[in-house]
Amino acid sequence: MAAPNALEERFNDAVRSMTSIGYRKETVERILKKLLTVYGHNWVHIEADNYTTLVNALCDADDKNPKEGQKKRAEKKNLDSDHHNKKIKIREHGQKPKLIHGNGERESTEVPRQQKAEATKTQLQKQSSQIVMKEPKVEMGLAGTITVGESSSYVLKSQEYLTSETPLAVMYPKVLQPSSHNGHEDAHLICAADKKLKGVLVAHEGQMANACSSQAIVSCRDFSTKFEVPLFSSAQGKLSFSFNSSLANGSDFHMPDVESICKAMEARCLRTYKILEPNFSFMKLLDDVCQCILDLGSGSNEARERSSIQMLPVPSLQSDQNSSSHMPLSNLMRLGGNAAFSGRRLNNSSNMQVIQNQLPTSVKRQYHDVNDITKGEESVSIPIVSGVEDGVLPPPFYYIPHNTNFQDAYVNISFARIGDENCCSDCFGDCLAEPLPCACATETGGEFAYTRDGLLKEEFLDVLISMRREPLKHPHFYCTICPIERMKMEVNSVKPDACKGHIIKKFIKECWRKCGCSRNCGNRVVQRGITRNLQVFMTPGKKGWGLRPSEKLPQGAFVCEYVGEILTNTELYERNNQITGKAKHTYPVTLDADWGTEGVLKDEEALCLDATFYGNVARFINHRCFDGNIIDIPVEIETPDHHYYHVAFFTTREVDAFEELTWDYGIDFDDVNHPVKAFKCYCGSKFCRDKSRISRGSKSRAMVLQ
Ligand SMILES: C[S@@+](CC[C@H](N)C(=O)[O-])C[C@H]1O[C@@H](n2cnc3c(N)ncnc32)[C@H](O)[C@@H]1O
Repeated sequence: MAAPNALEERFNDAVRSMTSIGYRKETVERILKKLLTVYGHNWVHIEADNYTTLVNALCDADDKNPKEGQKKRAEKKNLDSDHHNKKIKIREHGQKPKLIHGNGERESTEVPRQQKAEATKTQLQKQSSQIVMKEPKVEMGLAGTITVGESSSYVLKSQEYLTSETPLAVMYPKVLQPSSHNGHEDAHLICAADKKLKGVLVAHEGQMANACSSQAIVSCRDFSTKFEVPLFSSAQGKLSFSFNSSLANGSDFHMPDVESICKAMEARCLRTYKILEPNFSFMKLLDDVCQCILDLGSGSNEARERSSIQMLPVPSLQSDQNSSSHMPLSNLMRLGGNAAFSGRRLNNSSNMQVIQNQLPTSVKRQYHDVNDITKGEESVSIPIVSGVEDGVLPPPFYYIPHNTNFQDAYVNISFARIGDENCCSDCFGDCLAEPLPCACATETGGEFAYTRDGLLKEEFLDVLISMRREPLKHPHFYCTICPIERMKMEVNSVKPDACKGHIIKKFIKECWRKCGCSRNCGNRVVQRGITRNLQVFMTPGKKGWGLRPSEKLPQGAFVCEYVGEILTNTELYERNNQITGKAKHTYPVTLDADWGTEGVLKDEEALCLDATFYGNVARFINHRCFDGNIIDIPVEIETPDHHYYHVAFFTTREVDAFEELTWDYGIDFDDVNHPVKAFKCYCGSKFCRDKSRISRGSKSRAMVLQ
């Protein structure tokens, strides 16, 4: 127990602290005594955090007794009349940030309790503060000083607060003065972090945008504190975020540096979107934002970069998805319509050179590089041939070499989900070279699916081909509630049919990062990406663009993966409803190979791939009923969870160079509500299932399937 005089000292200290910020001695003493009784004379609690408990109790007393509050303010006004409006100036070690009291009123009834408490706390933390009484009306003197009206309490001279160590200060300004802004190119993103908040005071510092580590902090009477965070500065312009948040009020809050923000954002993006390009950078994203703002804002195509690349212009993604798959080059030129498109033909006349620096970024992205449609994303270049000389190009899309989650799909890629039975952590080198198959061969019946030459084993291939061509000979499962039928009902309000059955497919399982083997292990084929020479070409018939190899391919050769956005079935149905009516070609593939192993699938587990907007070369592969020369095979790589898997194409037989690659989409030409939309089939197969085609004069070719 402390000595009585020590307790008295503590009592007096507390009273002095409160009176120094304007509370009346008697009120403080009365409230303090009450608190001591309530807390059993626990001084630690009362003194904690600069008397926060006491300040709160004082504020409570004001709230409960507004009359007393008014009286007190009136008394205070009289008391202050000699000094005629005061400012409280708090200095920290000489030349440091100032808090300036408005007109001598300690607090306004409009100021929320929490804010008052925080303000008081902030003041009390400045132990060596100096209190100076000054004029009631603070004006915008120096650039960056916030103007505060008569009812304001404190002013933060924000120019002096531009260090990362600066504690948060709170003000209650009345008059908002947009500050002078010396960077007219600056782009400001207003990001309302706390939607409840509004009426923000703008405090913009001229120098702020130049210094990425600095920030201005102000707050206003609606509980909020506004942060101006200069994030990015380049020749394109400067970018700063500003946001308001009541959550950040308080001395515990400090503004993190920009590097930390970027790192945290990158981690958050990875968590949210699951799969990110390895070189994703938040800074680069901001740079793109600047560029977009410039492009959109200026509407001009002024030169910004000096390099040149070979590209052909294509119409906008939006317009072209809705129209034809190809368009004469002359039209494309007209769409461009100005100097930006005034390219010239190259010597080989199949290319056109445009100067990249003449194009706004938004337009540049929609171009195809005719020499390599992958734009360097694959380890081989895949040119666009034939059709180009006639001035036609495939519709625009973004080339991606790996699947990417669109939004709601549940794709959980984590090492924790890969158990010992799903990887071979004890292996080393090439698993195919080992005398005994490892755990990764279990999925394929204890034998690896690949040969030492990197081809699919014939026996394995035969089973899969048979599943496709003679489905009735293989087991099916029938969903109690089929996700496809459920969607028909929910999105299209169509009466659901009974599940039509899904064949139970065989998976290939490849070794992956939790395995001990090397990157060159023979059980890693699909994950190494495209290695064969391929071309995108205009088919001679009515199918549009197609894909073909420019080299002979042996049977069982991996060609490419079907890459697109990972969508839930609902998302696909909704997307189809928006675009299908207008789109000539569609690009979805259902990931239903394992729908039978669980009961009723949740929407986020019933997935598909859509390559309409983002995809790879597989989006060009056309359908052929029954006897396509490639086949789609499900491949497990990063997750044993078969809701999500890779769709890989392997040759069903030897394929000649320049022979079109085709696979059987498994399409039901009678099911008009299926997410994979039927079309008039021009596959040319004698086994074509499209009855409309048969009625178009090919009835003699009997359907052999189903
Ligand atoms: C995945 S895309 C294939 C690439 C498409 N040909 C293109 O030009 O972009 C599928 C679309 O191509 C067309 N298609 C594919 N195979 C076809 C066939 N056998 N007969 C007619 N059209 C076909 C259909 O319009 C279908 O919706």
